[in-house]
Amino acid sequence: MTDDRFILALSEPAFLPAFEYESFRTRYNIDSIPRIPPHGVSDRSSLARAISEAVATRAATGKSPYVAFVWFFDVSAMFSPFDETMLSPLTENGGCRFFSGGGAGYDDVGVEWMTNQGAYYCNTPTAITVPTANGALMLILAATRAISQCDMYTRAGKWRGDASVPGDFVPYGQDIEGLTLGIIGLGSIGKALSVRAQACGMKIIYYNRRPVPESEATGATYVSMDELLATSDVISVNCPLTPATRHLLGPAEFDKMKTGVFIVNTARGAIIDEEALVQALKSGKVARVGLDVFEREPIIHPGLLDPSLAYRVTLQPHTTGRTDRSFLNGERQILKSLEEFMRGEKPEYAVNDPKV
Ligand SMILES: O=CC(=O)O
Repeated sequence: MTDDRFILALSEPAFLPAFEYESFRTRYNIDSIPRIPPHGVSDRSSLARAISEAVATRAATGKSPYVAFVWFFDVSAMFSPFDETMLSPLTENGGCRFFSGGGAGYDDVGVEWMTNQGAYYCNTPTAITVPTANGALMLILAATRAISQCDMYTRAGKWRGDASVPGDFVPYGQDIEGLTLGIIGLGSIGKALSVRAQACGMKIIYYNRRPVPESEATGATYVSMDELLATSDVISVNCPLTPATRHLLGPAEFDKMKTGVFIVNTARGAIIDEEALVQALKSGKVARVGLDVFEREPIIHPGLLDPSLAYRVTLQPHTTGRTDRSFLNGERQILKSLEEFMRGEKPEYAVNDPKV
C-alpha cells in the first residue's frame, strides 16, 4: 500500500469482477458503509448518520480525514439527494475533495455546493447511453403497439377482446415506420435513440437548447419547440432536468401537440408536468405513454395508475439504464475518476471545475 489517504464508499461495486476491485484496494484504502441490514444503511437518515459517525471515528482516533466519497448504482430513490445536508461532515474538516456517483443525471446531487467546497463531482456519462436509448425505443414500440393492453388482455384470457362490445378490443398497433419522432434533447442518449429509430424508418426532428453541429446530429433535423410539439407523432424526452427544463411539457405544450400523440420519458419525471399528462391522456390528446421516470419517485401519480387508463400506460421503475453492462461500465468509470483524482489530475468525467 503506497497511498495512506482514505476513501469512504457507500457499499461496494456489484458488477465489477472481484479481482479488479481488489487490485484497486491494494493501491488505495477504502472504508465501505454496508447497505445490507441489520448493520447496513437502508434509508437517507441512516446513511447520513453512518457518514457522520465514520468521519467522527477517524477524527477521534487522530487519523486524517477522508479525501473522497463515492456511491455506486441503484441508490437514488433510497438515499438521494446527495447534497450538503448529507455530505457536509465530509467537507467540514477540509478533507473531502471528490465525490462520484453512478448515473449520467446529477439533478439530485449538490454540485454547486461541492464546487464551493473545492470538490469535484464526477458522473458516469457514457455508461448508460446505449441501454437508455434502447429502452426509449422499447417504450416507443410499447406505446405505439399498445403493449400494456395486449399483455393485460392475454393474461385475463380475453385474447383480443370482444369486438362487438364498444371499446373492448385490443387496438391495431401503429407501425413506427414513417412516423415522425420528436426528440427533446439531442445529447448522447438522444443521438443514440435517433440512430436506432431511423433504422426502424422513423423521421427524426429534435429540439435542443442549441442546435448541435450538423455533422453530429445523426441525420436529425433541428426544429423549434413549437414545431416539434405540433408535428411529432411520437415525442421522446431525453434532456437533463434543470430549473429550465422542469415542467417543460405542461398544459400549454400538450395543447400544441397532435391529437393521438405518443409520449415517452426516460430522462427525468419532473420534465413533464404529470398532472397535465394525466389530463392529456384522459382527454385523448395523448394516445399512449411509456414512462420510466416520475416526478416523485418511487411515488407514481394516482392518475397514471387509474384502471381506466392502465391499458394506455406502460410503466417501468426507472430501469431503462439499468443493465449488467451499464452498471459494470459505470463502476469502472467511478474508479477511473477516483484514480485520476488520487493521482492529482483533473478527472475526465468531472462535471464541475472547482478551485482546487
Ligand atoms: O437515470 C439514470 C441516470 O441518470 O444515469
